[in-house]
Amino acid sequence: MVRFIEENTKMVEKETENKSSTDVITAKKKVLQDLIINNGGGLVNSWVDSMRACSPTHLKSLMKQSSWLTEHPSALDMFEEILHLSEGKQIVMFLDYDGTLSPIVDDPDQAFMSKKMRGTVRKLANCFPTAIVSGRCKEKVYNFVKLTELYYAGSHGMDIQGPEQGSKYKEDSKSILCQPATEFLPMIDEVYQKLTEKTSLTPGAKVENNKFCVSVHFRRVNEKNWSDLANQVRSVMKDYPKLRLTQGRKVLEVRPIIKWDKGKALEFLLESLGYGNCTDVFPLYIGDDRTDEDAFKILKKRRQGLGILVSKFPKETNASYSLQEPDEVMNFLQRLVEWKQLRSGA
Ligand SMILES: O=P(O)(O)OC[C@H]1O[C@H](O[C@H]2O[C@H](CO)[C@@H](O)[C@H](O)[C@H]2O)[C@H](O)[C@@H](O)[C@@H]1O
Repeated sequence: MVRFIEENTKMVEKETENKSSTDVITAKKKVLQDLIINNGGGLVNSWVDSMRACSPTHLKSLMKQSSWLTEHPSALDMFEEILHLSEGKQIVMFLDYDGTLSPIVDDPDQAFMSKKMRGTVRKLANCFPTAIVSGRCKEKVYNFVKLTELYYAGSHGMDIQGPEQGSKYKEDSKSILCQPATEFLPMIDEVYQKLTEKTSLTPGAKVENNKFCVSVHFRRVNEKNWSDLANQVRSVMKDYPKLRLTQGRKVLEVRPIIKWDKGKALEFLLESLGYGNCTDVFPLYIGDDRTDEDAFKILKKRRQGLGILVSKFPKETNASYSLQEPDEVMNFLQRLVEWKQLRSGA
């Protein structure tokens, strides 16, 4: 029990890293209270509650769509303003995959992007340096996207690679490679096996190996079994203090405790492209998930470019603008391409 409390306190410290000390103390107290009262059950409940709280039904009632849209207007409606903000700067595109380029579906293996979206992303990469930043492993996301001219940052940015066919924006782009969590590979494989075994009797549960991280899917599990599934995850995780959990859309993601996320991946890619200390760069990051918030935060901190959240419902976010669904993302990207082609007289 003592070890479990220590591990979860560490987890809270990680989760609240950039928050004020009062926030950290309050979060620690809450976990400790939950653990004492429920012998760990509180932590599980808070994951499950948080997952429920992110469901569209709950979100709808939480905030008024109209006031949210005032704070995070549609990137399509504000297209001219966005172009104005990027004036004289090099646009660099960062795109999340699931829920951004492909619609959310029940089976993660069937999350295909449309041919039209692929065509649009291809044209986009011809106009601006473009990277896909995903929680999935790089190989899997490449198999969906199938474009050799892109930068790929898989496993939440823990596996970054430059374009296979080289890039017109950077001569030695093929040599761009970053894998800050290689030492965790054996541990991730082991935890993947254990989670698969542990969850095998929960109908609908699916464990996905994303190379440097593992996803436990709740989407096809009956909501009344969510706590059981979260408990199974907790019982495996308690033996791995060097791993932590984050939460996505009906998914718990297991990953190394290293200080690396989609925000760090964005910074790494900007640096690799030669825009590290540059003021005339305009990174545009489009994503739908909690893990994309790390990238939105970095953009805010750098006061550079902007984040666009893909969501039909009001959500707490560090993004400046919004788009409702992948179809709107495609329209936005298409307009960027047309604008760029017009400017360069192509
Ligand atoms: O960073 P992302 O590219 O958004 O990856 C986050 C997770 O995406 C995938 O799961 C999500 O999409 C699935 C297919 O639409 C859906 O079934 C699931 O409920 C969503 O959470 C992917 O399968 C996960 O491994 C990623 O962690």
